[in-house]
Amino acid sequence: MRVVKGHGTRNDFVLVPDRDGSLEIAPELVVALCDRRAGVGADGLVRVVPTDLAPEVADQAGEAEWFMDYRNADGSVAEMCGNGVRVFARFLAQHGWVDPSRPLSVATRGGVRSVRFEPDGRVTVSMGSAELLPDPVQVSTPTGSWSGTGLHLPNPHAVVLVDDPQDAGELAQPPVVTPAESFPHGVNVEFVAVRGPAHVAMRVHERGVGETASCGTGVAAAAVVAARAAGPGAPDRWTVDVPGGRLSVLLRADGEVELTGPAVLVAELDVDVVALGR
Ligand SMILES: N[C@@H](CCC[C@H](N)C(=O)O)C(=O)O
Repeated sequence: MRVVKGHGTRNDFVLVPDRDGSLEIAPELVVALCDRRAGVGADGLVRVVPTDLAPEVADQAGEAEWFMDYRNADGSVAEMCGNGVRVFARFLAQHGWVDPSRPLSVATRGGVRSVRFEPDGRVTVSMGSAELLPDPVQVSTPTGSWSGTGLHLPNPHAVVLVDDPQDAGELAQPPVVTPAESFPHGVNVEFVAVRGPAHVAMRVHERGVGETASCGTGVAAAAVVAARAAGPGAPDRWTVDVPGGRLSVLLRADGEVELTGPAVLVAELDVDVVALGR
């Protein structure tokens, strides 16, 4: 199997090109490919497939020609991936499958997203609007417990404002988020500290993965919550530092959230699928 390795602020992905829509990717194969010792190693897998060959999104793809079929490292599917979709776009452009001088529509399980290539080499994706839960959620780790904000963007997120992201302690295990009914399909959890006006730092525990160096939908959720906490007149452009680098978020007046950052391809390799995981 020919695959490509890429990352966005070190949130890393195995991309599987599937131009003729012929690949069946079972959860076990995702787990084996994402394994960091016996596989290629990644936080998630992205299958690159034309929408007309993808029954999952065929009826909702609109004008999008390509489907970003995203899976977490544990084999579960997710609505969207803010870093993954930017790396996906980089793959399409670098392989000449799309024209980078034009905006690109990408189908995801969470809806169609618009991507554009910035003159400085970064990639921007329009993430949709945040849907906030009406009530606060409680987030606990072995080092503490905090009241947080629950939201969908469109993936589920619980965002906690802390003095320092290190306050969350070890994030190998998922933080406990209550009430559990708030997120029946699991949740990504962000620990966010204000670093200055329109500037925050964040750590994240990703649903289906563990602690990662970055999470695009989580970064966008962090900016939304930080801006709400800043109150009326809060800036619309936010800088979000993650362990893997720096991303920019624009909170548009119409509610749309835009995420901008690097998207890099680092390798193209042939995987011996039979040997995987041995
Ligand atoms: N890393 C992603 C989010 C991937 C999905 C997430 N783990 C979930 O299950 O919702 C991003 O960059 O947004």
